[in-house]
Amino acid sequence: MSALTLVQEQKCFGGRQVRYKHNSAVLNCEMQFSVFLPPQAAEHKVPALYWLSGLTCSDENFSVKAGAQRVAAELGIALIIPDTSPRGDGVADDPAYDLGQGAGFYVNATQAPWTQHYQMYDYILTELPTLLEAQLPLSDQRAISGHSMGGHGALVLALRNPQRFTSVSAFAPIANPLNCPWGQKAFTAYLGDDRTAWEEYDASLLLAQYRGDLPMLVDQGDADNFLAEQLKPQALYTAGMQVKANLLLRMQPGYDHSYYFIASFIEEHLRFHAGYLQD
Ligand SMILES: N[C@@H](CCC(=O)N[C@@H](CSC=O)C(=O)NCC(=O)O)C(=O)O
Repeated sequence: MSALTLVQEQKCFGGRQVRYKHNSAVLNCEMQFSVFLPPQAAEHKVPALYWLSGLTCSDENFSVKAGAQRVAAELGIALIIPDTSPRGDGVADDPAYDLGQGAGFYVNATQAPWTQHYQMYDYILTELPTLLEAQLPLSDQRAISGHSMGGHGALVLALRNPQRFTSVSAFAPIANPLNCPWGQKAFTAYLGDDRTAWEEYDASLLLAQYRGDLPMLVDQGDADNFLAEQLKPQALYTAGMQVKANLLLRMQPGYDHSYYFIASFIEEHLRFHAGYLQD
C-alpha cells in the first residue's frame, strides 16, 4: 500500500482541509486528492462522503468553491475529493476538454492508448477507500456524490455497488451517457465501438435494472446550458419510475451548471447523506 505524502494543510471550521499525493498502483501514476477531516476525526473514526468532480476539474474546484466544509464539520462527515483522471507527462491526453486528463469519466478504459492509466472506476471504488481507511481516521461508512461527469460517476459506482455506499446524490449528472455527445465521445475512446460495453456505465440503464432501495437524491437546474443535449435527467426519472426506485429528482428553477448551483444545495445533500451514514 502506498504512503500518503502531505502536500498542503489548512485549519477549516475546526477541522483540517488536507491535500495529499500518493503513487496509485491502479492508475499507474502519481495522484493528488483532497480530504476535509471534521473536528470529530481527532477523537474517533468518521464516515466519509466521496465527491466526484466534473470535466476540467481537479480536487481543488469542490474544495474551494462548494462551501461544504462548514456543514461537514457540524455533521462529523469527512469529504474525500479525488482528481478526475490520471495525470502527468507520461499519461495519455487529448487537447479537447472532454477527453483525457481532467475527463476520466470514472470508467476502466479497455482501449489504447488509455488502458495503461485510465482506470478511474477501480481507483474510486477500491484503491482510494482501502488506502484512506487504513491511514486516516475514517470508518467504512461511505456515501458518494458528484457533479455532471462526477454525478454520472457517483450514480454508476453506487448502482453497481450498493453494498459499498449508504446513499448517493448528484448535481446535474450526465444521466444517460449512451445518448449524449459527451458520453458517446468518451465511451468510444475509452471502451471502444461495442455499445454493450458502455451499458455498464450508464446510470439510467443501470437504474432500470436495479431492484434495491438505495437512497438517491438528484438536483438539476432548469437553466443549465447542458440540460437538453448532454444531461438528460428525464431518462433517469423514467427508469426510476419504472422500478419504483428510492429516487428524489428535483428540478431547481433558475439554476445553471456552475458551482453556484452546487453551493446552493450542498448543505441539503450533506444532511441527506448524514441521515444514512452511521458514526
Ligand atoms: N467548456 C467548458 C466545460 C467545462 C465545464 O463546464 N466543467 C464543469 C463540469 S461539466 C461536466 O462534467 C465544471 O465543473 N467546471 C469547473 C468549475 O469550477 O466550474 C470549459 O471548458 O470550461
